[in-house]
Amino acid sequence: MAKLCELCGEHRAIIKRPKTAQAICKECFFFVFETEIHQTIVQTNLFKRGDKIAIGASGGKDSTVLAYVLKLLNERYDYGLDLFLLSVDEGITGYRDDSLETVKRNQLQYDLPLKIVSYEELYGWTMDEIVKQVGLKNNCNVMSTFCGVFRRQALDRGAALLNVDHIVTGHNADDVAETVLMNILRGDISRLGRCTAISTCDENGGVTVPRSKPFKYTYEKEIVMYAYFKKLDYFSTECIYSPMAYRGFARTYLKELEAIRPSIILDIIYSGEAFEIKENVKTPTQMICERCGYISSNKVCKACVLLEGLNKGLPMLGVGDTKRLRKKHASTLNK
Ligand SMILES: Nc1ncnc2c1ncn2[C@@H]1O[C@H](COP(=O)(O)OP(=O)(O)OP(=O)(O)O)[C@@H](O)[C@H]1O
Repeated sequence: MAKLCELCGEHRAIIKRPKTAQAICKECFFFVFETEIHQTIVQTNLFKRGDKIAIGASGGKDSTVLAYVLKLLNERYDYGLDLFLLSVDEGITGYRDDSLETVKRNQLQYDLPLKIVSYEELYGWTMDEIVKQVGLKNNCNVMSTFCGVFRRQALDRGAALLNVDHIVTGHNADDVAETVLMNILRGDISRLGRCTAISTCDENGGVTVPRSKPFKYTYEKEIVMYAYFKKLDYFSTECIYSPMAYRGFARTYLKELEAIRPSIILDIIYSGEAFEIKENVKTPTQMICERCGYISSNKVCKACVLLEGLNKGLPMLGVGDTKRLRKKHASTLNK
């Protein structure tokens, strides 16, 4: 006889929930998935009524589910939020151009306004041109530095153009647990102290808007399941420039642990939250970049250093251990 749902006891159980191992029906899965995200939003006071929220939309599964669920919860619980889709076009042929087509369809499917900002218009360089300049052999860390630093700032700039109060991204529980592991493994205590926060904001009253992860406690496997059962339209190809060497190891390790003990993802996040960072641990002082006016932990922000390196034919400037390189090229940079 078919097993009945452990939650409603009425319908046939067709899903084994990755987070709890419960056998449940599709409708109960939708309900618990959505309700847990609603509880995270309410318990952390993530938004205020009337807030303008930009959803960082890449067209991938996480941000597509985020846009769908936030719209649904906003209507179901009357949050009173004004939602927008915000996409960054890094200029990656055969990847971002295709995923942006998905976002454009999502814009119509969910009836949400969309703003696209591009590396080309903001920095004068597409990611394809940066790769050509840097050389693919310098791949993973170099590419993730350019991609990560420019994308972060591009989202801030897009948010400023839209005049929004808040940016949300599709970072999920697996991403947070991986980051906790990575920070422990490389002894980055200051980042360890910050990486489990659901929201990061600029305490100095600078130009960046708060950025949050409503999926902080949502398992990646459940996001994929939700997208699948809801038949959501998303783009599933991996970025051609993203080997993610170090994070990749943490991800594989975490997946192996999860196979033995599914609660490991939440356990790592809870451990991360419980760490108390000693007062004498050096944390970066936030200031405003003297060139572009965006938030920085140095006088000149990383995006400006990277950009200057590119424009001066020194693309490795600002990547990895930069102190030595920056010193070496200080005279060039100051010209
Ligand atoms: N090009 C982009 N434009 C806007 N937001 C982005 C972009 N790339 C990433 N983001 C935001 O950052 C989050 C994490 O991005 P990451 O590159 O780790 O992709 P991911 O985990 O595969 O997420 P997704 O499935 O949404 O692509 C995304 O969920 C999205 O909210």
